[in-house]
Amino acid sequence: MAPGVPVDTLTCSRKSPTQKAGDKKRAYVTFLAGNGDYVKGVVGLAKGLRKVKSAYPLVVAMLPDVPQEHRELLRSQGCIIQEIEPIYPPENQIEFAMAYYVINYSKLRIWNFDYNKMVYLDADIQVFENIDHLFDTPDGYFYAVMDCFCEKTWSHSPQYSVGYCQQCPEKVKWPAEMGCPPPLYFNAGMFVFEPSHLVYESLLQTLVITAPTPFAEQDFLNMFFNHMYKPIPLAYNLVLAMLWRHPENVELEKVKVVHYCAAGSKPWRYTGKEANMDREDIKMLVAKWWAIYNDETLDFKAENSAQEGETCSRLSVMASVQDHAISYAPAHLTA
Ligand SMILES: O=c1ccn([C@@H]2O[C@H](COP(=O)(O)OP(=O)(O)O)[C@@H](O)[C@H]2O)c(=O)[nH]1
Ligand SMILES: OC[C@H]1O[C@H](O[C@@H]2[C@@H](O)[C@H](O)[C@@H](O)[C@H](O)[C@@H]2O)[C@H](O)[C@@H](O)[C@H]1O
Ligand SMILES: [Mn+2]
Repeated sequence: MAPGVPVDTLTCSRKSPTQKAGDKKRAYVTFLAGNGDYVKGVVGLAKGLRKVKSAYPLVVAMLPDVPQEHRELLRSQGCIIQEIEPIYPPENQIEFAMAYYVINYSKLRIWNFDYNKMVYLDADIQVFENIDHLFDTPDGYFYAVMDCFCEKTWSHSPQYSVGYCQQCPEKVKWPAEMGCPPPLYFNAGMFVFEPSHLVYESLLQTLVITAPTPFAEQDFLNMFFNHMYKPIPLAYNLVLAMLWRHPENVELEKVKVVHYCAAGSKPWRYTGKEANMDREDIKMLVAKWWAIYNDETLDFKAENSAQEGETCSRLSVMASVQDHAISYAPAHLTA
């Protein structure tokens, strides 16, 4: 099993049903860019957090290119919209592992948010069990789950070329002639952090003098927070490739958070045709995502009619963004 914070330090504490005014300001936060289909991921995440009765709201760090109807849809699902400006890396010739990763540096804006503690979740993540206890972890650390280096997306890296992965450091040892093994490296799709204007300024100042690398802001965050990074169990961010790369490290029944980051695994685009996407566990996890997405009992219900008046009419909004794929799981998943 990969090293990490002993699980007993992440005990599940009973949280009050809602965050009280006096509470330290805590929230989940995700990131949304573009006018594409990631908005479905955010809707799914908002409904998933409601299903597990999280005590904290979901803030959406939103770039200007997100269309109005998507904003209204997310407000109607109880999300708190926080507008951000893009952040671009320094001029470079780098080839990112995925071309669109260039926009992911904009995630750094969340360090400037007015909260004491936040849990960041990618929009392609779903929370299947309450993880509010992560907000009670000791301050002063950056908590995240260790990533895996075995997918083709890592083919640019020395780890991949020698067949080394931190998930199984004994299987193929790091060659002594290549110096020290790489430091523990986290997946930046989920992390627990404390927003700070001071850290935010330092992040931006460091970014302008840091050459971009293939995993964009994920590489940058790993470098910047390396000194305070605390690995937490894989249950808090199952990077799907772990299912076929390191099945010995996965106890699927204990997984609380699933990260649909493997190629072809985004539930709202799922066809089952890409490599590994015809696995029974993948089909089950995608169907679980759709079950929450399609569950109307999980839609946000404003607490009183006054608020209801403010909430735009969901039906009209849904109609404006509705497309045929938005309202059902692919047939072969429901079989
Ligand atoms: O067109 C896009 C692409 C990405 N994202 C956001 O950026 C995050 C990181 O991208 P992605 O999850 O696709 O990266 P992966 O985890 O698959 O490498 C997504 O989860 C979204 O929150 C977005 O809003 N719109
Ligand atoms: O911008 C870089 C992105 O890098 C990460 O995704 C990768 C990483 O997990 C690889 O290890 C996998 O092989 C790959 O599939 C996956 O897409 C984060 O999930 C995402 O939020 C974002 O930071
Ligand atoms: Mn992701």
